[in-house]
Amino acid sequence: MTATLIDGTAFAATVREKVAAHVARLKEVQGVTPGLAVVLVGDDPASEVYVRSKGKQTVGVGMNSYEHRLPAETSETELLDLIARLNADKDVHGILVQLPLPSHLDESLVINAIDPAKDVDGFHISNVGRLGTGQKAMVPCTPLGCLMMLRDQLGNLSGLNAVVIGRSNIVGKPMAQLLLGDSCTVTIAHSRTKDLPDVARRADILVAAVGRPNFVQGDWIKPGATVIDVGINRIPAPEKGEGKTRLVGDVDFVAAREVAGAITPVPGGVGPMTIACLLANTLTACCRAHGFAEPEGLTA
Ligand SMILES: Nc1nc(=O)c2c([nH]1)NC[C@@H]1CN(c3ccc(C(=O)N[C@@H](CCC(=O)O)C(=O)O)cc3)C=[N+]21
Repeated sequence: MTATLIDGTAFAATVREKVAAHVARLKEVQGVTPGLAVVLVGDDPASEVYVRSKGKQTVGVGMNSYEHRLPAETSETELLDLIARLNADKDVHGILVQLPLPSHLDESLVINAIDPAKDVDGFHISNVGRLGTGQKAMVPCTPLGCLMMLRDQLGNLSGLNAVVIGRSNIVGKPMAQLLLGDSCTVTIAHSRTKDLPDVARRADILVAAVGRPNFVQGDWIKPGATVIDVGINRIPAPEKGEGKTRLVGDVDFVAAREVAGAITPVPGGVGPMTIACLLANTLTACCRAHGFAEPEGLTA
């Protein structure tokens, strides 16, 4: 059996359509336009690409996009001043500080300076705590996108065995919380997990977020399982020509698709959903700020 492909690019387009329709209504009925501020410190070329793509998609769904590009040598005080201004700005409903920050800046300090209501990444300590205690939170975009794809694919997740490989604050831990929220039996596995292939083989839902190319092998997968590949790894691709590269996930896709029931590809899986969920979160933040009804199907 060959697995169903979960088309993240197509799914992200439907999420953006929902967001755009809701934004159009907000503008017409309430006279409010959601706004997203993206802050990029330094000039990492990969970050440049994401920030440009986010800006374009933000405008594409009818929202306002505010980009702040600061030099790599920006001081912590300068960055905190900008965040304070964005926190106070009524036209800004979402704030994203692109990570990683240059090493002289304290990431937790900076993230926790964002107004939690505007923290569309869901990285603020208050949102982390809210998610963990089942209170209304801003939910990190990548896990939210994964949850949307899983619900779409499987319907009800209740009682399923979910194994998350990876324990990062931005993917593994919040993903586990969301799966628990949907009543899965959740295991968080990682590099020190004993008998990892056996643990993975118990999963009805397997989420791979380890950041190692082709780490998860085909024989780690339970036949029929749903596999979500969060990895985005750039590896050399000499077959495309000298010095060329290609993107691969954390899962050996060719082997896994022969075993899994459904699987996300890389590229075209989780990545596009991450940006779509950023737009969804910005809309949600705007609705909450104004006391408007929240968009349906776009939150956890
Ligand atoms: N505060 C913060 N929040 C983030 O959400 C955040 C961040 N910092 N720093 C960088 C990472 C990376 N990230 C991606 C988003 C979309 C794709 C994406 O759409 N990828 C395409 C491929 C793009 C390509 O071809 O390079 C895909 O998977 O199909 C990838 C990576 C968000 N990040």
